[in-house]
Amino acid sequence: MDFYLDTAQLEEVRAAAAWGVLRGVTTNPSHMARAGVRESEMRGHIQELCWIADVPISVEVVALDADGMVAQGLDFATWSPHVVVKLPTTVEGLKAMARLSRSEVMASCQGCAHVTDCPIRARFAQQQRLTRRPEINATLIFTVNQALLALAAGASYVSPFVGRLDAVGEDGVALVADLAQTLRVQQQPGKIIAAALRHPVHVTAVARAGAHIATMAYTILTQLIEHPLTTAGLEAFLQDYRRSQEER
Ligand SMILES: O=C[C@H](O)COP(=O)(O)O
Repeated sequence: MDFYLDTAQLEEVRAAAAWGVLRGVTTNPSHMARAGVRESEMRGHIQELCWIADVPISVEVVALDADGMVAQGLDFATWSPHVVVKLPTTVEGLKAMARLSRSEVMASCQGCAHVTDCPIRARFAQQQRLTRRPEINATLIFTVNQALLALAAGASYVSPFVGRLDAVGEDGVALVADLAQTLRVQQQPGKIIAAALRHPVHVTAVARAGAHIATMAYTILTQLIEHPLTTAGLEAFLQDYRRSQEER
């Protein structure tokens, strides 16, 4: 399972990228608002995230109608080859997914401060993939049927919101398991991004359930690596080592 960060905070992405385990970032309008990013600053902010992490970055539209979503998605997709367009799983969202997934865009990286000497852009050019079909992350998924429709419309990723289902008395991990099993039976390509995770137990549970990706807050990622016995064990090893050096 791949680990993604669910944030728009540059420092959190920088810290997680340094661990060597970060495979993607998911943002949404709430994350952008919390990071203090205005609409006019979005492109620069997303390009900075791409530069820091060199991984796929989901960027969510705010339009509610298909025409508006397509226009925003086409714009986002030109910001970097790493941009994945995030669309809500509604009727208008499905229409936009179908249109966007069949369109072609130039990933020009226009306006990026790092456009010269950028490894992402160089790699992309080397692969002679100067035009591409935008990848789509279908968000706000709460049922298997919503996910199947999004995949049929052309989404590459589907994002079930685990913690939000738990919060209303349903079982978010069971949805992930059901969805993973359904995709296996149907031999349906598409990746499950388990989202809205609330704690480390969710992360283990969605991995067992078959999620391809878990996206989480930076605080949850840090919780995954910490254990008091690891800290105490390391301290004991170092004490023994120092003592053995003093005895010589
Ligand atoms: O946009 C996707 C997020 O994973 C939603 O998470 P949230 O419920 O913590 O806002």
